[in-house]
Amino acid sequence: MTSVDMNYLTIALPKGKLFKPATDMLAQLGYSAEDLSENSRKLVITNEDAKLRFIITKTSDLPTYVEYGAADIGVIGKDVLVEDKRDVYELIDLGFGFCRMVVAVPRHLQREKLSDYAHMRVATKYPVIAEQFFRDKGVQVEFIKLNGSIELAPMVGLSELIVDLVETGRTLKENNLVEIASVLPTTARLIANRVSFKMKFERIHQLTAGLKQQMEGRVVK
Ligand SMILES: Nc1ncnc2c1ncn2[C@@H]1O[C@H](COP(=O)(O)OP(=O)(O)OP(=O)(O)O)[C@@H](O)[C@H]1O
Ligand SMILES: O=P(O)(O)OC[C@H]1O[C@H](OP(=O)(O)OP(=O)(O)O)[C@H](O)[C@@H]1O
Repeated sequence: MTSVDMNYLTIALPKGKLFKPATDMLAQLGYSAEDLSENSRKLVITNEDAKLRFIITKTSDLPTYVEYGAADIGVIGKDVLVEDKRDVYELIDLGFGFCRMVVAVPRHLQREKLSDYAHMRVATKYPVIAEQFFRDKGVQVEFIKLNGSIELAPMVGLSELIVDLVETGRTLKENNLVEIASVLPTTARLIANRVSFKMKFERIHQLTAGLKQQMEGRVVK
């Protein structure tokens, strides 16, 4: 376990879709730093005056940094938290990054009920969540782990089904896929390292209180 540095509050932010809304929300409360932008290639950004440090991680790795205490807190999608099952505290739902995890299939393969898909292949970036879903439904399928562009798999015969995130529905539509079941709704969450949460309670509490008030429409500086 990495030791907790009491001098700084270290915030982990994921590259990608959650970066901008997360930094915007934090900046409104004064949690920002020079060079903290989507265009920067810096991975550790420090604000000495505010005793703040930001670290920029790959999305799927973020809970690992928080679990080991390399970051005190972090912003990450619920989907990643459920998939990765890291030992961290989930503090608040930040109310952005909303999308849904669904099961989808090419229109021409659509069947009446989920059990009609037994023994077919499911491509997904989320094998843990997908397995749990099909196990709960009592439908035996085979899983193929992919890392992106999941919608491609059924179009080229790699799998019949996919489990993936949907936001606007545009990717499903443009690839002739239809949603057949809903797996999990997801939004961005604030998470904390268990030791940091106790040792830096005041700082973390101040931030979470500010974020909650911001979400209620009352910005506190
Ligand atoms: N349209 C969307 N598609 C996927 N994820 C979304 C979408 N909208 C919001 N999210 C949320 O944003 C998170 C990050 O998504 P993003 O696509 O940036 O990362 P990623 O593709 O998992 O990362 P990487 O590109 O490093 O593999 C997701 O885990 C999810 O919680
Ligand atoms: O419903 P929509 O608004 O079309 O968004 C959903 C798409 O966005 C995500 O992909 P992303 O852009 O993150 O690329 P990836 O598949 O390579 O992860 C997700 O995996 C879907 O493919």
